[in-house]
Amino acid sequence: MKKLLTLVLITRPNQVLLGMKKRGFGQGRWNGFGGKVEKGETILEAAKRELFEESSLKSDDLKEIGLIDFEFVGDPQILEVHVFTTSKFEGEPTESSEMRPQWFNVKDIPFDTMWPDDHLWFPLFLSGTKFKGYFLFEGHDKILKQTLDKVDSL
Ligand SMILES: CN1CCN(c2cc(NC3CC3)nc(N)n2)CC1
Repeated sequence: MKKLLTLVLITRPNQVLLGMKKRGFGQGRWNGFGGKVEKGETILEAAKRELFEESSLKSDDLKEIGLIDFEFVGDPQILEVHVFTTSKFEGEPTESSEMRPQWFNVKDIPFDTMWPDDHLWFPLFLSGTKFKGYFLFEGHDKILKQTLDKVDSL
């Protein structure tokens, strides 16, 4: 059983916009913006919606750059995360109930307070390389198995 989720990474020259997750899944970690895909919406529509809900930013230019499957030992639910990015957006990053946004220089990305998979695939996202990944987690901090491949199309 797969659960469809989205992740949006907003960039500007030499910087990435991350949000500190204030509650729920991933609380206490910096991440891009995203959430569940609801019935009746496309994955892209869900990505745009969650971006606006969590950061107040709008973009019609989201490009899918990654597809990651996450599995957790003992849990049959696989998370299928569709990763999008853009440097074309409108609005000012604004704190929401879910996220506290902050710009980070690419050389100072706070991987120590992000999901453990991020430092493995961020370099691909930052270099504009499309990728497919699989990570088997034990709990929320330990990666037991992983695959990460560059792809021409998702
Ligand atoms: C709303 N979604 C939740 C999942 N998510 C994840 C997950 C993730 N690792 C998985 C072990 C949890 N790593 C990043 N960077 N994002 C994107 C946003």
